[in-house]
Amino acid sequence: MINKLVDKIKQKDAPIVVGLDPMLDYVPNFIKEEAFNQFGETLEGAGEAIWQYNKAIIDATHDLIPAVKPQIAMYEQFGIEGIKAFNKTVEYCRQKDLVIIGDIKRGDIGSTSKAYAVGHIGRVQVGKNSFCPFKEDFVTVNPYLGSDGVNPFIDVCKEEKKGIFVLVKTSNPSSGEFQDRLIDNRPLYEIVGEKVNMWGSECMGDEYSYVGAVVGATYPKMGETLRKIMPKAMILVPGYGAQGGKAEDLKCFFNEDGLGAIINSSRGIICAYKNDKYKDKGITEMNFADASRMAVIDMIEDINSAIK
Ligand SMILES: O=c1ccn([C@@H]2O[C@H](COP(=O)(O)O)[C@@H](O)[C@H]2O)c(=O)[nH]1
Repeated sequence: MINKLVDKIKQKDAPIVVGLDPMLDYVPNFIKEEAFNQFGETLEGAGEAIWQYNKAIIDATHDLIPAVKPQIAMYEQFGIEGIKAFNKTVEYCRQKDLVIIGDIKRGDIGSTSKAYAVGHIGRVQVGKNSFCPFKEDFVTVNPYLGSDGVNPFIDVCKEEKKGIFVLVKTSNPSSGEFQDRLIDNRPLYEIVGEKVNMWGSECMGDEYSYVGAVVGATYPKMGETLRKIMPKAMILVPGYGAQGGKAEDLKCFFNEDGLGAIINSSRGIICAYKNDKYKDKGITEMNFADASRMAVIDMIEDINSAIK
């Protein structure tokens, strides 16, 4: 799957991923009204609204992008109905041949991690039958329970040729509280980066490893160091746009070959219709998905002009 991701980034000349993080507040009123007319103001209605919202955004952007990153929390908040919307979204993105990065941030003790791994990127056995319940291509993994928590994901990656992105240095303001703590004079995120490099060396694709890393766009200096520590890891970079990360700070996340990083934007794309820049170009709630397409085109141009 890492080979497919690298190929698609090259083909589309777009080292970006669209984050499908559908809060109900972001969904245009006309979509909510339709869903609520059908199912009432219920969890089912919310699930239908976020699914229709996602579908329109995917239809408007899929030809431009290599990958999507649905954030499972936005779906889980609506319980089973939200999870159904998550599954429909994943299935639809598969039909569009997009690479799917499930932002699930899981990680637990061994047997529990194994259950997460088989459910999301592997197969679960039921009697004589095996099923792929969630069908993502990659998932995000929290490594702070140690190798016991990560290894089950790596085992499934090897079996299924899927991938993971391990949280190394996250984009949020308080990420330094623990991740920057010095251990033997080195920040913890560097030690985790070394581990990612080691785990990744056991499962290489053609150019990059099946084990990637998450490093926030909001910490470019740390990104530069981590790029060197993990030369073969694809870095998933959240924090561009809504969190303040700028294209001009992103070059250091890439390798000399112009590859090695994929930049995420969620609100910047899915809420583009609320942005005055696009309202001035004739965007209203009714054609919100056209604004997402415009925002994707602008993001690709912004990033490529900064890194090339
Ligand atoms: O360090 C991290 C890890 C994950 N995220 C996730 O990425 C998106 C960012 O959304 P924006 O709207 O583009 O800010 C969201 O799903 C986060 O949970 C992150 O931001 N930082």
